[in-house]
Amino acid sequence: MSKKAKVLIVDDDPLNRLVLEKTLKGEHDVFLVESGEKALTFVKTTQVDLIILDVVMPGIDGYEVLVQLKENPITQSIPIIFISANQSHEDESKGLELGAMDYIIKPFSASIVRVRVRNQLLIKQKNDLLEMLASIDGLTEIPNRRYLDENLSREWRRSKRGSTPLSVLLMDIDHFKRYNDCYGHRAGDECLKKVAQVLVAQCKRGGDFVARYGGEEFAAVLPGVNKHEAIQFANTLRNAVNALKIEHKASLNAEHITISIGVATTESGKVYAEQTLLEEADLGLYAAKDAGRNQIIAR
Ligand SMILES: Nc1nc2c(ncn2[C@@H]2O[C@H](COP(=O)(O)OP(=O)(O)OP(=O)(O)O)[C@@H](O)[C@H]2O)c(=O)[nH]1
Repeated sequence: MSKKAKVLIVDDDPLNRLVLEKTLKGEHDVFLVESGEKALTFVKTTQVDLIILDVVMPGIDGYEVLVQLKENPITQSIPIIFISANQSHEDESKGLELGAMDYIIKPFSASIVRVRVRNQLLIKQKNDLLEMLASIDGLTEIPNRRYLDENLSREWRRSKRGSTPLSVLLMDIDHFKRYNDCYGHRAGDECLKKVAQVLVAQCKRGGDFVARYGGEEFAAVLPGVNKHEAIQFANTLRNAVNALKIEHKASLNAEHITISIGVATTESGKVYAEQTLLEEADLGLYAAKDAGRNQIIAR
């Protein structure tokens, strides 16, 4: 059975709140707040799927709430339906131009509100699915480079704001060209899938993730992890790949598939720009290759 959607109703009029709640609560989980300020606080702690937002309220009005929600990457994709007694076309078009998905005029019909909410939730579900598919690598079914870039950027900003460490690992399968040449491209694909899955399986801490960086390269992003801990985790990943014991008789450094890892950490004392962090991990990776492969080198 699918989970109920969470709908937040923001209206300063208690009667409107009550009627909207009654209209929607059979189908959705409904939350009520009476001001724009409370709505902005609410969405910081609760993930909602849709907001019904009154336009005219004391304190910050609905338009301003919408602008603030759109500025925040965490809340910008929540669909917003304005609900207002303002009937002018100017008000309606202002709301829609600011990014609201729909505009309902008071007094409203309960059945129309129900259908409009349902429609917006369906669109949101489809958008979320598309977003997810666009972030997954087709071969290995783990996050792709696009996902990596977006999330690394967000984590880097978070780390800078909070002065917390952030580590990045770049990993590359050793002598993979020789593997393809020896076992064929299809076996190479299977090998990539197995390595990807075992790397992802090691990420047990919320916030950590592994993505396919391209070709036979993978990256791990570890928020809040210092250099020492990042090296330990890199060792866990290297050991996990070794433990797969995927035969690689053409390898020049082992009898099975191995990976080399470059580690870079931005932390107090050694703060890297976003792009430099990846470049440093890449330098570590090349040093690990030079040092004989199946190694970890931290910058
Ligand atoms: N099967 C398969 N091979 C891929 C894929 N993407 C990249 N490769 C192969 O990965 C190989 C990477 O080779 P190189 O960059 O020369 O490096 P390497 O052989 O791994 O050697 P070192 O990195 O120096 O240890 C190339 O032969 C690519 O064709 C893929 O999706 N599937």
